Amino acid sequence: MSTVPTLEQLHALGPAQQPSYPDSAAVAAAVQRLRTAPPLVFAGECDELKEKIAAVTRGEAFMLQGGDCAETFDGVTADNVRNKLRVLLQMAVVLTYAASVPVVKVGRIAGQYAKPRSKDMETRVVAGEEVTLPAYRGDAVNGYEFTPEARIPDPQRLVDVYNSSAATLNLVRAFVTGGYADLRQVHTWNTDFVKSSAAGQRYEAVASEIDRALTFMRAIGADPDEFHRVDFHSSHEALVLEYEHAMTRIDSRTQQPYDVSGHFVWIGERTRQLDGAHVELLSHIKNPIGVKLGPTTSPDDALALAAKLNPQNEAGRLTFITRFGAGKIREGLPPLIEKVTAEGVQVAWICDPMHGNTFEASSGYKTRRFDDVIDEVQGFFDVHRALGTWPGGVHVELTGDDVTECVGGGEELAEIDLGNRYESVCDPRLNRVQSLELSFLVAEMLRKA
Ligand SMILES: O=C[C@H](O)[C@H](O)COP(=O)(O)O
Ligand SMILES: C=C(OP(=O)(O)O)C(=O)O
Ligand SMILES: [Mn+2]
Repeated sequence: MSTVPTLEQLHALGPAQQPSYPDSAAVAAAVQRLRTAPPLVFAGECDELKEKIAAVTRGEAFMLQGGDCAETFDGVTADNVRNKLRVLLQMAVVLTYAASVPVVKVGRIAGQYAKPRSKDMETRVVAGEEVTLPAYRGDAVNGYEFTPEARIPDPQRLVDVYNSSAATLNLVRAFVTGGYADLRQVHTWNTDFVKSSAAGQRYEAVASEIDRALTFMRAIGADPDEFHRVDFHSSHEALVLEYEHAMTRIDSRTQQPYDVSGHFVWIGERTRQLDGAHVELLSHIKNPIGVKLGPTTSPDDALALAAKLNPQNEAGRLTFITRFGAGKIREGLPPLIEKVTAEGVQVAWICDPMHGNTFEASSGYKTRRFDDVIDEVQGFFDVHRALGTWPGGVHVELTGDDVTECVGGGEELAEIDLGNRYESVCDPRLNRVQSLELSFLVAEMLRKA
């Protein structure tokens, strides 16, 4: 059995990006509460996802991972969760149908509440005065409101993360098994403002073709279970050690540790130090895991991470989520893939075309250009095609609503529009139309791959 280090041992490694809690007794109480809370996901479900990601690793499936940059407690409403699920289902249908490839569906959902930040402090001008406060680190840590009280890290929030994740996952499970994700609903997912967009109309055509195919299948007596429900999985960045450690449990079937806070957890670009606490903790759990790899990653870094995180070289265990930026991927990615492939390392390669393409608009909003996002995905496909390897998936920040956070796309959102409906508390997300557009463009790339 793999022995999970204690929280104290992890903290001794000097983990990056952790909250500085003022009250250690309150931290201990929250951790104790979490340790006795029921699992959010089952180890067996994590194993099933690992099998699916193994198919991605072998080039037989494509992974679609998406959701908010940062979920919020206020965002745990039926409408919000349904809208995110709906756009992911629409995207998955487009990808599956247009490219005839199985799509592994993973939400950045039901646990994505903690944020690493590039600066510890945030300065704003309030009533003509510059005010500096601790940065917002996600609802898991402190409040978004720009007041000294709200920005104090509160460990009770970790229990709130658990409860919010449980409520979200409960609804997601009901939606995906209870009829909402039935393929006969393909038309009903295409509602309101999206339906009238160019991407929505294109989607409508795909949906009609699927309808005809389903009618045909039923006519010949085929109506398999797969038409009526989908497999959908939760994921988040494993960032706050107190939370992830408290949610790590020994599976009664296998006597192995699993982090039961989500099916898939990943290590962020800022916490992937080889001898760091996050790599250490995740090296002990048996879930399928990911690591974000930015442009400073050397091929040897990638190999060392794979050796530590997947010593058995098991397909499906490890996903590298690259986030180079549109301008860097074509040069930066090939050396990584070449070395990892030459060493026979089993890994699924996924493209995060968001985090290397963030910039600040003149209005001060963080944003991304839709064209940069597409260009990075195109670069990812081009590199894999040139090397004969499989572009395994995309990892995107998106929402099911009509927000104005990323510029460009078919609706030609301009920087001046950003203030109309900018709702993200961290990074800019693709809105529903932009997400659907992305899925059509990726489906085309996938068809060619
Ligand atoms: O998703 C996360 C952000 O990219 C990360 O929190 C950094 O954002 P920041 O540069 O605004 O801190
Ligand atoms: C912080 C994130 O990404 P990265 O670690 O790649 O910067 C994120 O996925 O929201
Ligand atoms: Mn983000």
